[in-house]
Amino acid sequence: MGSTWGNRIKLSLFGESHGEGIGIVIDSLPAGIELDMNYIRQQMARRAPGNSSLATPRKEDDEVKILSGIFEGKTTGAPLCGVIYNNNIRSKDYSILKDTLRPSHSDYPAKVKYLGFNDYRGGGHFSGRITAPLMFAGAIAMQMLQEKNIVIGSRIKSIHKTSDVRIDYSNINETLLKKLKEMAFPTLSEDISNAMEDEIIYAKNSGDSVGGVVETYIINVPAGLGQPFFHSLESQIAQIVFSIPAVKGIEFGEGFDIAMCKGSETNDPYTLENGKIICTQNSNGGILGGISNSMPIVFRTAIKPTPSISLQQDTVNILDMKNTKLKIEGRHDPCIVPRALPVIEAAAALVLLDNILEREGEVWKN
Ligand SMILES: Cc1cc2nc3c(=O)[nH]c(=O)nc-3n(C[C@H](O)[C@H](O)[C@H](O)COP(=O)(O)O)c2cc1C
Ligand SMILES: C=C(O[C@@H]1CC(C(=O)O)=C[C@@H](OP(=O)(O)O)[C@H]1O)C(=O)O
Repeated sequence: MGSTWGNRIKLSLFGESHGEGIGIVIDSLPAGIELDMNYIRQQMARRAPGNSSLATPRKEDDEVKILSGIFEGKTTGAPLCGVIYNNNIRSKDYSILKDTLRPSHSDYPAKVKYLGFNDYRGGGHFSGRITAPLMFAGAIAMQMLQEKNIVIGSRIKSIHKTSDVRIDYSNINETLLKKLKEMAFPTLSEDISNAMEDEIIYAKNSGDSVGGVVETYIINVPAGLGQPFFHSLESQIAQIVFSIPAVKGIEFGEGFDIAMCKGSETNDPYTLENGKIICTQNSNGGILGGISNSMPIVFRTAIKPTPSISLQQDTVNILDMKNTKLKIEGRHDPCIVPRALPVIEAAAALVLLDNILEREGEVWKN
């Protein structure tokens, strides 16, 4: 399993959900960065398990122990290694899953690919838990991007069949993004937020799960990040976002709906505003030709319903090679969306940081 990512900075994720711990090695982070641990903890708490009645009851503090790469409070430029110990493991929930395949989880393909040697407990290295160290790296990236005034925020666009109100993609501002970031369940409409939470609670009480869509906005991105052909900004963002477990789709700007429009409706007109070229609408979501055009980057991520549900499901016992029924017990998220939202922001921050470092070189200028 290769869990490395990046071009300028390089990340290497390690660990399993029910092993000793999980963590990350970050290579080529510029020297001299003072990590704001309060900010990083705050960001990681947005994702941490066990923090709400809408989430898995497995409570972990997700405190990162930094083993290397920091001296006298600042990055040294050497690989930065952060470890998060697993403190609340209940592996007995998984004894039935050793040979009985969970529909929609990684169990079957992982068993085939790794010849049954993979750690299946808690999903092992496939677990959503592995997004905790990604969140750590992303929080560092977000802290650095803030110095360049780049702000990332998201809202829950929909949960199951309940959708939030529409927003003008050309008019997203810092105040809105900061407000969304402070909300535990960020939506534009408070009434709709309550209805979405009800959807999750209803699914949970029925032994079921629901999915949804996260909409992410990035503002103050300079024009010129990303490059054709295979390193388009869209493909870079899509690649890392698709690496987050349970992600099933991503679309930029008007996304799939753009295919139903006419060019006259979706060509984003240019105009001059205080000597700066801007678009008066943003159907393309801030990226043209694979390169940022300084308009807000807008993308939506579809998250599937949590695979592990307690309703009875049809499956196969791979040891006996017999059809069987499965009722999963354990501590699962009835909906992954609220916990995946900050991870998507973290992933996008890493892409932007990587591109800025590529353009500006190794020395961090703010
Ligand atoms: C933050 C987060 C939490 C998750 N929580 C659960 C969970 O409690 N139970 C579960 O079955 N899957 C959960 N998942 C999803 C599985 O890890 C994922 O569906 C599985 O690894 C298979 O990968 P795939 O859905 O991308 O194909 C979670 C994912 C994330 C990102
Ligand atoms: C622990 C986390 O989420 C876990 C992600 C997960 C999965 O299958 O992805 C399954 C559950 O694991 P367990 O059965 O060990 O409680 C979640 O609790 C986390 O995100 O930090």
